[in-house]
Amino acid sequence: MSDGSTSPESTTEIGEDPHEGGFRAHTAITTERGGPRYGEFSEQARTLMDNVRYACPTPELADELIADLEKINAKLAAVRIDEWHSPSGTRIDLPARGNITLPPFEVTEVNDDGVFASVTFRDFHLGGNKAAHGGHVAVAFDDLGGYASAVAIQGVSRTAYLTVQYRSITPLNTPLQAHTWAEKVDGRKVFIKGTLHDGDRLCAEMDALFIKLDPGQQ
Ligand SMILES: CCCCC/C=C\C/C=C\C/C=C\C/C=C\CCCC(=O)SCCNC(=O)CCNC(=O)[C@H](O)C(C)(C)COP(=O)(O)OP(=O)(O)OC[C@H]1O[C@@H](n2cnc3c(N)ncnc32)[C@H](O)[C@@H]1OP(=O)(O)O
Repeated sequence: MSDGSTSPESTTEIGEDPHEGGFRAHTAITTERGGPRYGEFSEQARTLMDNVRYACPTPELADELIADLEKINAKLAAVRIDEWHSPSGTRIDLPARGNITLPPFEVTEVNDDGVFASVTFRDFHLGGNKAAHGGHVAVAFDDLGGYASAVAIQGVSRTAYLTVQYRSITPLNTPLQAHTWAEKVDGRKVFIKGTLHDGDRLCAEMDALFIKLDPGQQ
């Protein structure tokens, strides 16, 4: 029986746009990859995760669901491509650039004060007692911090450290206000700060260092 998965080796590589290093110097920005309904597709995937998090299927239903998911995974495995060309992560018109592994956020403003976004943690981001898992809060800060770093240096950087102070409970299914900004740029070092608020209430703060990648750096 197939497990419906595929190894990275079986992912189709598209041999154009060679890149240097671990990240590309220019992040692709697209609004069309995956088609006009890619956003709805991503949302269905998130809803699947939400439901799986709370579902308690009967053994019979689990049998049925496994068969259904095997079919879906086989369809998806057939259209896997390399990371640089997949819609996920590059669809700037969609929440979290169409990347379902990130807590969905919508960037509301980018200006000299940094990046402002609305982030909504979902049921599948549950840590406990209706609150978001701290690791997911850090994921949101990492991505939005990386965004603020990219804006500050107009280039690609990688996280060297990231510290989160959890100040109060981060609720699920509530639009929260995230703000990330570059406090200081010192050579290749980009010092990033961030806050996450539920209205007036501070949920978490971030302190991070991003390092600008040298040309060709992995
Ligand atoms: C174009 C405009 C914007 C448009 C935006 C449009 C769309 C948005 C597109 C993209 C952006 C959006 C989002 C970003 C997306 C994702 C963000 C997530 C990023 C990640 O999720 S990324 C994965 C996790 N991350 C790693 O996987 C890193 C593993 N690691 C390494 O790859 C190396 O470790 C590295 C490269 C970090 C450094 O290595 P290296 O060899 O290049 O540099 P080196 O070690 O020499 O350090 C240089 C100076 O930094 C100091 N330094 C270094 N590390 C330090 C530490 N920890 N603490 C204190 N100081 C430190 C040194 O002390 C020295 O300081 P000094 O120069 O003063 O001596």
